[in-house]
Amino acid sequence: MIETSDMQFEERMVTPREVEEDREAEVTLRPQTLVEYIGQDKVKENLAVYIEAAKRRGDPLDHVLLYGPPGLGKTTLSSIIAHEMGVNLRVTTGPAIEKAGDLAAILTNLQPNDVLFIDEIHRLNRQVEEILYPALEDHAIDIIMGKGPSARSLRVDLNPFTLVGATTRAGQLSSPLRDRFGVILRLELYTTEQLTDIVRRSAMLLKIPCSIDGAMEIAGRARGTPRIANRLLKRVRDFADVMGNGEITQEIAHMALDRLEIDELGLDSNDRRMLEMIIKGYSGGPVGLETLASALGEETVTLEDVCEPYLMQLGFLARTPRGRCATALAYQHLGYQQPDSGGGMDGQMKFSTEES
Ligand SMILES: Nc1ncnc2c1ncn2[C@@H]1O[C@H](COP(=O)(O)OP(=O)(O)OP(=O)(O)O)[C@@H](O)[C@H]1O
Ligand SMILES: [Mg+2]
Repeated sequence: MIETSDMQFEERMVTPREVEEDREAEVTLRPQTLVEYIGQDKVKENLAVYIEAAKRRGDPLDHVLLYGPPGLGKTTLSSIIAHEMGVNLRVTTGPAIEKAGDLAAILTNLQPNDVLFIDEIHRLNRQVEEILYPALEDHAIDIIMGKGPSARSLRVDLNPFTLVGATTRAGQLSSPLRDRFGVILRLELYTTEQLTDIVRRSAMLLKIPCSIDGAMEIAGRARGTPRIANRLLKRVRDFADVMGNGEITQEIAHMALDRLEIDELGLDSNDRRMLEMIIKGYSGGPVGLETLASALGEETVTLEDVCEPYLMQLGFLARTPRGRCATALAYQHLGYQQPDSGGGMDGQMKFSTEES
């Protein structure tokens, strides 16, 4: 039995962030072509055109910025881009590139039209980011040789390449960097139907017998996120093996997910704790993000990246200029009576995107 109630956000079953266990199946499950990539239709259609055009001209694809909540397929999409372009993929992350020289070494080793993927690109440091500007615009970098008055700058030409940057929030990128991306694509949370297809595809690849309603049951609780869907599939398989005949049916999936304390909407105890804090601690809000995070003993980024996108998609949480509010739907789902005046906001506020 897996205990989830006392876990911190990072260890929870439904974290959209990558955990060690996800990595093993990653190689098998990652789609390699745009056709295999399920959902995100607008993104796919546009990318297909840009890739085809670049290939016909023999040019690298324009620099691409992918943004959206974790676990939606940004890393996957970058490898698909490289695959479809027929070039190499070089993968790194913003925090891993510490010095300007580290990035220079990566850039000078790229072959013509290669794809360089920088995950968490909003976390690049200043000096490193500055090396990137001329690289993106002129395919060249300026290396400073020597120190003090005798220092001189040496321009080194690079092979043309495509930068694919990924970030959870495009707003955190400096504007000079953001302006250098020709293609900016936003990934959206997936629908239950799309996630059902993803679960069925993964089950097939992992050779797990899984009925359509079994897949739907898992998809409905996966918070719009393929990474979570794949993880739940593996956990539910354990229950199917031990308590059933190995096949994932709707009944087995339902029972297993209940045991994992993930409710019919995909909320776990941490989501409920956050909503309850707003409802009971702050009469439904508005409450500032910082205040809420410290009341819950969590980091603000965790609440913003991990909890809020899904709670907002469900229409349970509204962001207003004065802070977060629980909606009438949230009161209903958690079984609380909403106060008549003053308390939470109603469901129609759910599309507000203003920051607190
Ligand atoms: N459109 C899709 N179709 C099928 N499987 C998908 C799709 N998108 C993602 N996946 C699966 O979901 C998992 C997570 O995807 P990926 O690692 O690309 O997410 P990510 O957006 O890069 O996340 P992070 O922001 O945490 O880096 C992968 O195992 C991949 O196989
Ligand atoms: Mg990733």
